[in-house]
Amino acid sequence: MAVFTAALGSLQFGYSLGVINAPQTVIEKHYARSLGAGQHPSVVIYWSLSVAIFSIGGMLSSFLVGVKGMLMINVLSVAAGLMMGLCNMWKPHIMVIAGRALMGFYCGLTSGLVPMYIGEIAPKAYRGALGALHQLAIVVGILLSQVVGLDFVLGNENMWPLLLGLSGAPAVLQTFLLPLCPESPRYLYILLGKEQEARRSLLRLKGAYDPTPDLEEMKREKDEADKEPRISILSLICSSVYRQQLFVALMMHLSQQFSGINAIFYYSTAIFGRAGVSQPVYATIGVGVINTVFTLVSVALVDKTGRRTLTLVGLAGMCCCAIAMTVGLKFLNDYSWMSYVSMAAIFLFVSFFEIGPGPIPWFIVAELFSQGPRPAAIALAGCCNWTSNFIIGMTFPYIQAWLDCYVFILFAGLLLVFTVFIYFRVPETKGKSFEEIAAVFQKGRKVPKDNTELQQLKSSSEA
Ligand SMILES: OC[C@H]1O[C@](O)(CO)[C@@H](O)[C@@H]1O
Repeated sequence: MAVFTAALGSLQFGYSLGVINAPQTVIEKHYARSLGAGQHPSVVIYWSLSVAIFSIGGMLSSFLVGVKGMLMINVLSVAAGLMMGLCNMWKPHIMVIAGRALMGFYCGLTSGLVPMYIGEIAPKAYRGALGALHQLAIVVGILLSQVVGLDFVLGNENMWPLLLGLSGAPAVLQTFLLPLCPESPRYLYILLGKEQEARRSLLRLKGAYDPTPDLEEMKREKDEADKEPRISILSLICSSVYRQQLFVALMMHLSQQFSGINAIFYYSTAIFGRAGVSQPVYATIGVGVINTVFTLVSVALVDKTGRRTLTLVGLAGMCCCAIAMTVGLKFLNDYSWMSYVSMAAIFLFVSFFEIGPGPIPWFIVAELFSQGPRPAAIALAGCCNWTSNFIIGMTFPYIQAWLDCYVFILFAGLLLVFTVFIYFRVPETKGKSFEEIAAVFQKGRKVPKDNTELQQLKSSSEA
């Protein structure tokens, strides 16, 4: 129940990502009416802002992960939902832009807090499966928004404010459920030093069992953490102690976004249209379904097959699909069956994405770092994800105009680079304790005898 409750935050993230696509024409018309005739150029600007401001909110807030908890931030989501739902009470374009900005801000925080909380409460053997539920909730949110965004459901003249406003609804449910969920035992013990409360929390999470081994492991981590208290973002960037882990974490997130997945998501309807599909909206919903099914496959496999293998298979598979998509687009006019090649390549591209490169980056960052630097690492990785997502969203139409049918060759090249990087630099974290994972990275690194750098980190974060 704790994981379900937390993942309600991720559901809103996915819903907000997807909801803005279907009702574009209807909302643009509405903006034009409320702005008055003759103001059409500003409609385009207000529309682009309504889409993009969401990522800007996320980029800003991802730095603040750890400052406030999941319960407190729900107020942002409810306020954002109300602003969008009631946008006709004042200037709709301003209300929608403000609501999307606030919702982006909320989602930037959830995209860090949810994997962090799940990673901390999950038993070692299920950490991957439970961690992947964050992505599962995102993709269910996207699918839901695609379905309710159809014009005969809510994506029409009268109902679109409700369509946007509903994005805040899960926050209301989460507000009622969160007080029933146990606090993270690691947070209670390692950061707050409350051993008894941590024990109670473990018992609530795992039922009647002997929590001593878990508490002992946490005690060892606490002893380490006392040497390396909560580390600020700046000291994490400057520190050589965590450089390797940080590099891996950022590359995992870059590979997720620069794989080109959102080029498919944001522009799939147009891409399908170009590939000759007569009802592109339904093909887009088909992508949403495949997306959800393969995230479920990842949930089932990730603790057996491992993070490294699934990420490698996923990225390499996406690379091949990007090449197939290029071939499909290039020869579309010569052979009509090439439209099927493009379609199949898009569906497979998304499937490969969701078995590894989609879900894994979110929770692997929590696995790669111990309690001290974890919030700062999650903040940096989240910001990297949101920023690269924003860059792709803004630049893809221009890159497409420039490279035409060769646009996916660019992503194939990037995917190859990421596959090679992960092959050489990312260790398997499946089934390992946080202590064991840290040890993998410390191996081969020269640790100064007097631990000077850790002492410096400690004093800088205390300051
Ligand atoms: O399912 C696809 C979606 O997943 C994300 O990568 C988040 O993990 C989004 O950026 C993308 O739209």
